[in-house]
Amino acid sequence: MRDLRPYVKTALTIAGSDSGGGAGVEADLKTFSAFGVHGLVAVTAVTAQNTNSIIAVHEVPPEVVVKQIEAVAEDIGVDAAKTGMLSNAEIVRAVARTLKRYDFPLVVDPVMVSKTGVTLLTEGAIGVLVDELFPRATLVTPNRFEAEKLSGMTIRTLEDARRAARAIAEETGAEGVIIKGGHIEGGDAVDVLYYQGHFREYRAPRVEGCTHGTGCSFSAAITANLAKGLSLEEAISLAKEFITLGIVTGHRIGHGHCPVNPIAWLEIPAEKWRVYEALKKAVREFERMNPVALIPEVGANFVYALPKPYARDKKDVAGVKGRIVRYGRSVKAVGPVEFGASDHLARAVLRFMDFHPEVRSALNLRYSEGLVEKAEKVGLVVSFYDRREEPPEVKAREGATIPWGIETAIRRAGRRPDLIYHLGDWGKEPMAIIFGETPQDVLRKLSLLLK
Ligand SMILES: Cc1ncc(COP(=O)(O)OP(=O)(O)O)c(N)n1
Ligand SMILES: Cc1nc(C(=O)O)sc1CCOP(=O)(O)O
Repeated sequence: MRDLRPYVKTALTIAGSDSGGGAGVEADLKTFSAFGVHGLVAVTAVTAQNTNSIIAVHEVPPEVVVKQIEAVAEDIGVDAAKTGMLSNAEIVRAVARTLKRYDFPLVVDPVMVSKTGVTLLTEGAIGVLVDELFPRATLVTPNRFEAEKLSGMTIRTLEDARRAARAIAEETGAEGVIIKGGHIEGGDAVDVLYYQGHFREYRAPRVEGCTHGTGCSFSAAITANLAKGLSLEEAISLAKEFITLGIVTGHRIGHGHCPVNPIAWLEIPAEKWRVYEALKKAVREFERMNPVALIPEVGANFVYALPKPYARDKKDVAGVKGRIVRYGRSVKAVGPVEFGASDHLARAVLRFMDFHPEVRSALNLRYSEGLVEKAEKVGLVVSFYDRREEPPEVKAREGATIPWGIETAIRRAGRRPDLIYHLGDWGKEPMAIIFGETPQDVLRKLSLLLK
């Protein structure tokens, strides 16, 4: 018989399906994958849902929910499980009865109402959840409103959250209770954990972004890390970091509450590696091309940004540390390729991406009339900006000139430019920048200029 268990951990979600892919089992499975855990599913209800509303709910018969749990537990095995939308008292009762037969860690997300205001657990089922499932729970993860309902207390401050977390744990027999701070006022979003008689706080900056499915993804991240054998406190720490990133990088889709992005956790490091490797290769190729006459006095840089929505500031753009310079008769990168190594070109490419997100790479060259003429002759789209036209309020803002210039040049061209130049200013060298989708695309345009 195959024995994969030592190599891959498994996590089970017992929850509803969200056709919009933002919450429920869809969010849970993405989260499990993001942490390298194999996801298992017992669907409790099918919802016709989007970012605006829940249009219809079809509940799965309790015995079919139980069969799903048994099917995976008995063949594949479960290292940790979570519950989400349980919909009605019969499903809660059946799930609680079944889970008592297994001893894996269990995270209970007491989902009651969706962000769009639709009931996801009947009023009558709340008592059953508390009496029959909470005593089996390693952790219960209510938000402020769910915790108010469960404890009968009003929660406004962290002190209120501490009192409520302790009361819920002591009255229900749950081993741990974490009250999420998303809806509790304050500069930071602070989650309050009560576990085995102790309190702990988890703090992260309150960020703007996409929040549909945050409760589901947060509890799934804790579950995945419990499946991997982390302690509860380590699992929550990672889940907090993960969910903050997921909110900031959420995809702005739909017209209502946009969904959190669980895959950012996996995708950002993967994209960073791709960007780093591609740029390193292109910088070596640029050195081999050796265009000594095109290196500006201040040096050249060659940059490549992460894709949107991950490219937000200069630390998301790779460049050459110390730039690329003329060294005798050759062109040499001074330092290695690093994220955050460019300032000017990073700002240029980030602004360019606001208009053309697919254009993620740039290289600056010494400006000359000849270079611009050649670019036009070989069919590149050329545009420019004039630093003397820069509005005083832009000039007064540190770092605003280049983004303003790039925007001005793109608007002037009326289409996607391949090369943007400016003629300099007092103490500022004239410059030409080639833009492309990838560093190879930039080198292709450069080779047209070198022909
Ligand atoms: C099927 C399903 N399960 C859970 C929810 C709740 O999602 P949401 O309303 O975004 O709230 P949090 O997951 O962030 O607590 C749902 N809408 N659908
Ligand atoms: C100094 C400078 N000015 C440029 C301009 O376009 O005006 S490009 C450039 C060189 C690259 O700088 P970095 O290493 O900060 O990206």
